[in-house]
Amino acid sequence: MTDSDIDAAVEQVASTIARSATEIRQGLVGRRGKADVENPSGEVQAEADVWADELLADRLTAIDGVAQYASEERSEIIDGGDEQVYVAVDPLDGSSNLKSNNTMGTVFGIYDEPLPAPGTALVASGWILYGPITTMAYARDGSVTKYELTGGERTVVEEDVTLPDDPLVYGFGGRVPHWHDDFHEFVREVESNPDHKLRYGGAMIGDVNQVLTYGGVFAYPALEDSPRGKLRLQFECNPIAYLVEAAGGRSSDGAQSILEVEPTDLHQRAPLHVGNTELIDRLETVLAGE
Ligand SMILES: O=P(O)(O)OC[C@H]1O[C@](O)(COP(=O)(O)O)[C@@H](O)[C@@H]1O
Ligand SMILES: [Mg+2]
Ligand SMILES: [Mg+2]
Repeated sequence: MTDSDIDAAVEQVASTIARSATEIRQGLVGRRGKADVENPSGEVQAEADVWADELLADRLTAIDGVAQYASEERSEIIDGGDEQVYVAVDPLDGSSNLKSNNTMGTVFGIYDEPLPAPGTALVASGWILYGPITTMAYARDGSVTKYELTGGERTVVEEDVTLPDDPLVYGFGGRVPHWHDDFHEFVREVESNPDHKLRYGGAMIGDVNQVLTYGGVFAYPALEDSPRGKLRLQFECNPIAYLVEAAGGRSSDGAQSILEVEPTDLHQRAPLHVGNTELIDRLETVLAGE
C-alpha cells in the first residue's frame, strides 16, 4: 500500500459521498417515518436512516481500497476486501429533525487503521450539511475546504478555513437538569459574555457548522444519567474533532483531545466539546475543578 494508493482511495470516498449527497437529500421525501427498528445505540431508526446507510454502504464498499465500512445504523462492520482505508459514517445526523423539516447532515471519517480506531488514525473527515443549500466541509492534510454541492458537482467556496478569532455562538445538547454542576458553571460563563449568542438546532452538524462559520463552542456533554453523553466516537465525535482541529480549534472529551480517546467499542459514546481553543481550554479548567 503506497501513499498514492491511500490518496486515491480517500479522494474516491470523499467524492462518492459528495456525489451521493444530492440523491440523499432528494430521497428524504417520502422517508420521514419511523422504520420500527432500533440501531445499535438503541434509538428507533427513521426510514431515511436505513435507506441512506444502505446507499452509502453499497457505494463506498464498491470503491477500490475501502477495507471496511461501518455506520451508526448497523451493528457489524462490512468488509470491503481491500486494505487502504476504513470508513465510518453517520449517514443522517439529526434525523429526528426529519419530522419538523429542519437541518440535518451526513458525517464521515476516513481512518488508516481497522475500526474501531482512535481519532489519531484519521486521514480525512468531513460533513455534508442539508441546509437551504447543500454544502460540504472537508478536512485533509491539516486543512479544511468548504464546498457547495449541486447535482453531484463540488464547487470550492473557501479554502484553508479557520475558526474566526472572536467566538460568537454556542449550543449545548442534553437535558439541562442532567448537566453536571461544573458544566453548568462553564455554560454560565459562556452565556455571561455579551458577544455570545445561543444557536441550537438539534442536529450536531448544523450546530457545529455554525461554530465553524462564526466561532464559538458546541458540546454534547457528559450527563448525570449518561456519563459518556450521546454522540458516538467513531461516527460523530472523531470526524468532527479532526475537522475542527484542522480549522485551528480544539476538541475535548472534558479532559483531553477527542482524538486521544481510546476506542474500545465500535458504537461507544463520548462527551464532545469543540470550538475555539480558548473556550475549550477554559472548559477543561472548569471541569477539572480549578
Ligand atoms: O435530541 P437531543 O437529545 O438534544 O440530541 C441531539 C443530538 O443527537 C443527534 O441528533 C444524534 O445524531 P443522530 O441523529 O445521528 O442519531 C445529534 O445530531 C444532536 O446533536
Ligand atoms: Mg448523529
Ligand atoms: Mg445518524
